[in-house]
Amino acid sequence: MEQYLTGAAPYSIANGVPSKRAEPKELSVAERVEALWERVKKRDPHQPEFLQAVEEVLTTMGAVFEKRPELVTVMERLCEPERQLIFRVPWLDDEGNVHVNRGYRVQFNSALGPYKGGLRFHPSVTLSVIKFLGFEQIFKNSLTTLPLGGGKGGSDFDPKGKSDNEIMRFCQSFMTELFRHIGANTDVPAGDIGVGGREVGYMFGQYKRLANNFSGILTGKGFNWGGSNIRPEATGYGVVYFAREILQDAGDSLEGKRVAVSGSGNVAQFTVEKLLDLGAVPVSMSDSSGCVIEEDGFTREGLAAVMEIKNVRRSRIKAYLEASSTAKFVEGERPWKHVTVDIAMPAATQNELDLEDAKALVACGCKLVVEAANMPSTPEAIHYLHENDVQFGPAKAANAGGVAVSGLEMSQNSLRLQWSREEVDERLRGIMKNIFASSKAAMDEYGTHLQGGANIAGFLKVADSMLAQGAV
Ligand SMILES: NC(=O)C1=CN([C@@H]2O[C@H](COP(=O)(O)OP(=O)(O)OC[C@H]3O[C@@H](n4cnc5c(N)ncnc54)[C@H](OP(=O)(O)O)[C@@H]3O)[C@@H](O)[C@H]2O)C=CC1
Ligand SMILES: O=C(O)CCC(=O)C(=O)O
Repeated sequence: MEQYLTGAAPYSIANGVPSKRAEPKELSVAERVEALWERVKKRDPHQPEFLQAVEEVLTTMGAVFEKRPELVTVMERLCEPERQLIFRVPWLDDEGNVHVNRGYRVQFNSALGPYKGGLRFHPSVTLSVIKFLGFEQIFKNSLTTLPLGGGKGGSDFDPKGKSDNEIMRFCQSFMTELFRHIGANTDVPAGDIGVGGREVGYMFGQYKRLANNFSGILTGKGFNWGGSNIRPEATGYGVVYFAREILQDAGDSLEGKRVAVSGSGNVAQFTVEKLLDLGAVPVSMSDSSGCVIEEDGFTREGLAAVMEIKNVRRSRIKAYLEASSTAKFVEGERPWKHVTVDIAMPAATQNELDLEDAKALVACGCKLVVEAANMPSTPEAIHYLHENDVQFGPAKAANAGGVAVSGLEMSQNSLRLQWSREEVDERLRGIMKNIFASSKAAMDEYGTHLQGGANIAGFLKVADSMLAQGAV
């Protein structure tokens, strides 16, 4: 065990004089994990989102560390990104004024493949947010079974209210720095909040111009220039496929289930679309200004109206009231306290479902929460849901369909081929089924819940690969 003891080196320097230390006592596995956690906190005390993500994983790993204590030090390595890039992004607005934003790319872990993960453009972006997303991406990408490392990036740039030309100039400036750090076999970014097909296009164009190289350095590309069928739909579709696996395993189905969805961006839109395909009744959508409730469920026409408002007009969700005589808008609120549902699917952002929301969902009879966004539920909410026998589908597993189809886009780019919608969709369904199966197998083996099972299944593959590759 001595090689796994953590703590200070065998010699300390007091007043410049080396002195032999007392033999360190052998620590239990639990004490070593606690010490690891203390060091992670001490290293980055001002990164609350990142620490929340690490703590969530650590609290589910006890049985793994007891069985394989050598993995504690691997976990400590895994908590430290391989590389963190922070850079200046200057850009010109339409009036000729210069603005400066901060750009990030955290290349977290490359044990399984090139760094892979989206770019987020939102004013709330900090290094802590990018690190939490990058950390979660490692486990998620591992669960897909595709050869993908974990990374994430973005900027505190706010796309709201900006013209197309301003967005283009910002994206070009962002890529002017990022291009030297990415590559089809190095790091392959994609979209996330505030980054969709338009932004990926502007960044891809700038990369190509700078590098004189047409290759798969981004995913989420347009179909005509190397994109994959189903990538825009993949995260939302995958969430619903994952929910279906959970329900089928319990002898149930989505048919007729009332579902609360939050958000109205890419993930929310295609979550609602697939819910409609499978006979469920999506009753809410939202944005940062409030939520819309459709008591009898959104229709396909209603969803088309939301897509037009958010993707074409780039307006606020309240505008949906113009398209529906039955909808109710609740200003400044998330949907959870305003619905009676069987299932909740948070699809907007982190920590959007807290303890009070969880209580409201339990009180209304909700039996399943499937996380479509990244880390949307607070730890207190998750605990309460578990305590009250609500099934819980964790984000790392449930929303992995997006990055999975990104992985398939990379495969198609390598092959210089494009698969049909049906072929990609079938592979996506297979991957989601497999993620549920491997998470459930780990859950059963280690006596935990699905959240723990997903963390464990994702971690073991990365950890064994890191061990095999040495202390790098
Ligand atoms: N795109 C993808 O493939 C994947 C995305 N995810 C995760 O899914 C979630 C949604 O991403 P995506 O749909 O792509 O992003 P979009 O930018 O397309 O949509 C984001 C939605 O969330 C809302 N939102 C964002 N921030 C907040 C906030 N602070 N409070 C309330 N609402 C907010 C937005 O409202 P508003 O318009 O008012 O800003 C918008 O409705 C994120 O957590 C993302 O990390 C996970 C896996 C893959
Ligand atoms: O498709 C990708 O590479 C990234 C998707 C993503 O950002 C995520 O899974 O959170």
